Amino acid sequence: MAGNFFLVGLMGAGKTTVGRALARRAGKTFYDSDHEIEARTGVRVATIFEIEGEERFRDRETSVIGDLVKLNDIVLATGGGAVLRQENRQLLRRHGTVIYLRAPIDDLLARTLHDKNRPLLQTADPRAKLEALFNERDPLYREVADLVIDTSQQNVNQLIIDLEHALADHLNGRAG
Ligand SMILES: Nc1ncnc2c1ncn2[C@@H]1O[C@H](COP(=O)(O)OP(=O)(O)O)[C@@H](O)[C@H]1O
Ligand SMILES: O=C(O)C1=C[C@@H](OP(=O)(O)O)[C@@H](O)[C@H](O)C1
Ligand SMILES: [Mg+2]
Repeated sequence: MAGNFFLVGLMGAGKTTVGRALARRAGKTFYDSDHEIEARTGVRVATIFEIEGEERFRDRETSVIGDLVKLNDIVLATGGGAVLRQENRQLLRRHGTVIYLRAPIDDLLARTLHDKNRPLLQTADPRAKLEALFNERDPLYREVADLVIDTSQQNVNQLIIDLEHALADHLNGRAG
């Protein structure tokens, strides 16, 4: 399948995990915007939030996304907040096929509970935070996405197969 694939969705949706597996099967190069930011700065995402704050992290994220979308034949897992900036949404729409990975809050919570590198969820009530983020961002994920894929009740291997079929249908539809 030709072109770039960009994954969006909330924390715990599986963007990093699914993106890496999809890239391997599709013979594309995998990137993750958070990993790229960590490689460029030499520190973890949580440390950037702590020292510089969220807005400066968002500047770094836009810069990394702007560089990566220019590449060809990549799969890019974005961070959950990448869609907040219109500039990022335009970059993603222009340079590839955007896939929104969607899952119920319960699943997102279970998948992120023990990971300390998601600063936005280090609160007394991570469920309430995820619900608020869902309400704010679901319209933005939908706006930017070519495809919406439900990841609940799905193991990653089955998900990749379903995703490949959905992508092939989408790309064929567009070509025809
Ligand atoms: N479909 C899935 N079913 C069960 N667990 C999943 C699924 N997708 C991802 N995970 C697990 O959830 C956690 C968060 O996944 P990750 O890929 O880091 O999400 P994101 O990058 O969207 O925040 C990881 O431990 C991953 O193994
Ligand atoms: O939703 C967000 O605003 C964020 C999601 C994280 O990425 P994942 O969605 O891969 O966890 C990471 O970019 C940062 O902690 C902020
Ligand atoms: Mg990720």
